[in-house]
Amino acid sequence: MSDTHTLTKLAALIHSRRSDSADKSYTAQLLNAGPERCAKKFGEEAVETVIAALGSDASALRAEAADTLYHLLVLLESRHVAFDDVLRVLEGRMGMSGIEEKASRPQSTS
Ligand SMILES: N=c1c2ncn([C@@H]3O[C@H](COP(=O)(O)OP(=O)(O)OP(=O)(O)O)[C@@H](O)[C@H]3O)c2ncn1[C@@H]1O[C@H](COP(=O)(O)O)[C@@H](O)[C@H]1O
Repeated sequence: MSDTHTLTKLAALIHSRRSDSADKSYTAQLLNAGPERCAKKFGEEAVETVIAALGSDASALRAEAADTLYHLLVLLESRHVAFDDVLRVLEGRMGMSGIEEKASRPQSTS
């Protein structure tokens, strides 16, 4: 069964692409282009996910969600933010050990 380990493995693979040739790797191409390019791709994939979510094709939504997760990991790598640290933020919010982020979380107005 797929779980968080899949994302952790993918984040490690993306990190390893930093030193690879952009000719051979799409990930290396994105990382070489920098955070602005990576953020633009993430935004495009997120919008495509929103569009798919409003349709009725579940397989299209699954595919767009996978693209969005990949591009989120590339964006984090482009800014040298470790995916493990993002997981710790989530764990902290679940009451598990991890980085305490409550102070920096936006307050809901609703
Ligand atoms: N999970 C992914 C993944 N998801 C989406 N994509 C690519 O993201 C791109 C986004 O789709 P688009 O339609 O926007 O593609 P595009 O128009 O060609 O892209 P741009 O020119 O706009 O950048 C496509 O080229 C997809 O192939 C991915 N590319 C790579 N991976 C993973 O990353 C690993 C390393 O990939 P490489 O660095 O290419 O070896 C692979 O083994 C995969 O596991």
